[in-house]
Amino acid sequence: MPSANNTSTVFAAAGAAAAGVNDHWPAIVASSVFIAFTLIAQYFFKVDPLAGIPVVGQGGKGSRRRQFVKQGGAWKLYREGYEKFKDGLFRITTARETESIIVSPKFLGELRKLPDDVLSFSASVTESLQSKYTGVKADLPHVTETVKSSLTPALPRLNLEIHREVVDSMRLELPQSSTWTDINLNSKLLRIVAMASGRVFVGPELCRDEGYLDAAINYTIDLMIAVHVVAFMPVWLRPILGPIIPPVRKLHRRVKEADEFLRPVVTARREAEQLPGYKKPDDMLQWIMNSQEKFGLKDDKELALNQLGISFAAIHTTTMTTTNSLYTLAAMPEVVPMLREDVEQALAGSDGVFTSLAMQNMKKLDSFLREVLRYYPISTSSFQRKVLKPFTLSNGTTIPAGIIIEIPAAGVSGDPSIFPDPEVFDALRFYKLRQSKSEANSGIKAAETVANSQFVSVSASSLTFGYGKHACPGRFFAANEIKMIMATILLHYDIKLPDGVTERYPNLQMGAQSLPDPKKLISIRKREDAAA
Ligand code: HEM
Repeated sequence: MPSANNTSTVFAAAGAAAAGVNDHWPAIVASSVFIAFTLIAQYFFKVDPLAGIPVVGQGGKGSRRRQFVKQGGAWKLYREGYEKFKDGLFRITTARETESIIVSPKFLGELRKLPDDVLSFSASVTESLQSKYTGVKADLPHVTETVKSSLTPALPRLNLEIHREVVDSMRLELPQSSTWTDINLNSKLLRIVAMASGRVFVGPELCRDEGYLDAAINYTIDLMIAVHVVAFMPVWLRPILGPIIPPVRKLHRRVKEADEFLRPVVTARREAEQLPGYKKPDDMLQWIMNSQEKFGLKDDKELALNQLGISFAAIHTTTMTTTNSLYTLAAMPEVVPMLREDVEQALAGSDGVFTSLAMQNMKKLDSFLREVLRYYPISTSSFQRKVLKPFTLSNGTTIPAGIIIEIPAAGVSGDPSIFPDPEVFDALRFYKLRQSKSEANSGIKAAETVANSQFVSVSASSLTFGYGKHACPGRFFAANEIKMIMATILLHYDIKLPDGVTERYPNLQMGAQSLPDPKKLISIRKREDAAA
């Protein structure tokens, strides 16, 4: 409450101010008019920093956004942009608030050198996941570091365990009868991939636990639902409703549940550490526990968040790629004998054991899988980064802060000047490239061609796994897991399209993504001459 003294001071000050205004009102009016005019002029005459970059799509922003979100619309826009401006830049209005500039891959060399405070991977993911409202932390640098420094180097010693889990989970999930049975392949693969990945992510105690499997498979789906619901809200309503809508609250429950199933395992491991001769498990959960202090993860709840983060990055991406591959294989029975022989030959050199070398030697299978990535790109764009500070490209174009840049990955995959006859699915395209180039060239050039033509390749023409320092660190693990599943199918099962289906199932295009139709059936039977 103001005192009487204070009150009179306030009145005195107000009186003085009023007298001042009376004295100076012409000047005040003049400067107000000037400020208003400047603001209006700035609005109408301001130089749009993106003005020089052509726009793809018809009409204003709202209409272009509608073209983007309608079925197949985004793919059409990116294709049109690539055909017209493939060596330069073009603009697209996506479902996000921020405008996207699509940049030719020829600039990748210079883009990759820009630091994270100029071109940010995590700011782009944060925006895509609506993290402000969903509360999902997009930036989990210790997951990336652990995949790079612990998981990938561990693959040669873990392959045996992973393969065992692949075979066991396939026995559990797939029909074991020698008569043809129709199955929903995608849902089976989700569980197989979650179990085999779980063997490495959370260890043998949990990898077949239904609570873990539910989280590993469905957290991603719940997150995508929450992101979509938020994206459809008016921007002003998001801060008010975003954090409390049921799909977002479900995500919080998921974290709590993951914490509940992980904690007993974490506690048991900590207690066991006190016992003499205890050998720590060799899995992601343990590697992160070992580095908890270094990473500053004080609360064990962070372990749950990390597990959900890695499931998000790994399970659906690997499953979609395997489903794409098996839908293709089922529609191309003519390539089966050749791939089967490739797998048998590679395994003959390792007494049937799935060593890293044996999987590297499955070169025709690798080529088939690489062609699946090219022919069925899971996203029309790659290398999405948010621009935090303006920078200038070598062609003189300045890219302003606050927008997203992307590389047109699907345009590249379908470009006849890069891949001759791109409309043909050629299972041996990359195998032939590796063979012919390594015969024609020698030394560094041959090594480069071999490195650019593999499933795990990352280059200006291989963009499935991104590019630069944030390129997917999990691709080596994914490659091994997918090869193990494909090889096991080739050796121990027959697959085909169900009776009456004559063509490979078309993929579904949703926004910038393309996914194998998860509802489709595939016929499968156990091979009589093979014992898994
Ligand atoms: C076929 C399966 C997969 C595909 C297609 C895929 C694709 C991608 C892509 C496109 C990116 C962004 C790269 C960029 O923008 O430059 C990425 C990042 C990432 N991926 Fe994968 N991924 C797959 C499997 C996996 C697996 C199995 C793991 C874990 C074991 C994993 C862990 C990660 C992580 C941690 C990042 C973030 C990298 C960073 O923070 O720098 N991914 N992935």
